[in-house]
Amino acid sequence: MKLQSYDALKHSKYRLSLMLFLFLNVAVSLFCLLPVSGSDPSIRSAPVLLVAGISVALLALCLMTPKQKLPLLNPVALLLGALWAWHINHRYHLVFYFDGSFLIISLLCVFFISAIALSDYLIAFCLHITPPVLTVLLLDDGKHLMTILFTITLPLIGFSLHHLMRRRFDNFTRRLVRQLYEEKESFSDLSMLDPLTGLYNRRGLKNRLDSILENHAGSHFVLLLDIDNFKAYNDNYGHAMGDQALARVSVAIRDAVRSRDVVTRYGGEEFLVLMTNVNASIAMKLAERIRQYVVDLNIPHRFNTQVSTHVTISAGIAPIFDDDFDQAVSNADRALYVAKNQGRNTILAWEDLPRMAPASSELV
Ligand SMILES: Nc1nc2c(ncn2[C@@H]2O[C@H](COP(=O)(O)OP(=O)(O)OP(=O)(O)O)[C@@H](O)[C@H]2O)c(=O)[nH]1
Repeated sequence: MKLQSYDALKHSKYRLSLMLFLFLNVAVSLFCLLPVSGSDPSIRSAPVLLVAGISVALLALCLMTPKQKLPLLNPVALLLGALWAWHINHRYHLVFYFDGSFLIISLLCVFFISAIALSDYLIAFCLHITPPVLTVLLLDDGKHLMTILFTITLPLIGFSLHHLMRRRFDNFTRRLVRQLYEEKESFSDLSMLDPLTGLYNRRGLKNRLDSILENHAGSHFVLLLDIDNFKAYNDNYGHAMGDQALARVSVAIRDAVRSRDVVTRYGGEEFLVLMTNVNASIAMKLAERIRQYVVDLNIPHRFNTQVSTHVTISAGIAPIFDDDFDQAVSNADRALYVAKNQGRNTILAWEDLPRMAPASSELV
């Protein structure tokens, strides 16, 4: 799950809470509008009609325009709370009640709505219940103070604790989602890099290649490089020294090319450089610079017979035609094959090959 989808989830929860809150206000207000046996219909109070009307209108708005910005829960809660307070005050003065039961029942109705719909939104919860609570306390004039306080305090404490726990849980989930997402990103990055050299591996190259061929019209070149007589180096100096030589050659290649060129460890001791937006002569100059940088490393290699006393590389270079990368690699491989045959420590361009160059790409 991404952070955005977690936020979308929270938004949809907010939307559902708002709609449930409006629905409960409609239901309770309709209940209050029901004619009680023997009561005068004129006591149907205007605020209840307003609660029903506003709630139905907002509910319809939410249902009909799901993509629109939602009305804010807090102002809506305060408005409807104030209307409920008005209703309680209005009705209290119209009907004579012997005890405080009307006030308590009215409070419970308001708490019922808030408790069910606003349990995760403490501020909206408080804004909704505050006007009715203050009205009831004023109307009661202290006669049932303890009962009213008990009715108010218990749910308030409960909801405050629930809200605190919920917030902690939400923050924890958010942190967890972010952490998982970051780890996924870094694993994905790591899976594209070769651990020994830090260069791109084939997967990383494929990833870069797709975006390069998509976004950069222009001429691109493939340069395929191979360390000369590396088997002899390994056999005589040991595999660990071989690894060190590979890492140093990688750095030399990286240093020799431009930052926009993609350097890849293509195989064991084989490297591929994807040169972007470059012409043939600059591509050749960059390849020559790589060859020279590797020679300048001065890594002793007494078994690089007939070539040098140091580690050297050979390379083949070929342009990419019609975005056909595989064909360019195959052409560069043929040029590399010929370069090896011509004595190694050499760079050859595919275009300079005799047209009848051997098709086999097996290195000598
Ligand atoms: N140390 C080390 N050696 C490797 C690694 N990957 C491949 N090699 C070695 O690279 C050598 C490649 O040898 P060959 O393919 O015979 O080619 P070569 O000896 O370089 O000869 P030419 O390419 O013809 O110049 C093998 O001995 C592999 O074991 C690696 O990660 N570390």
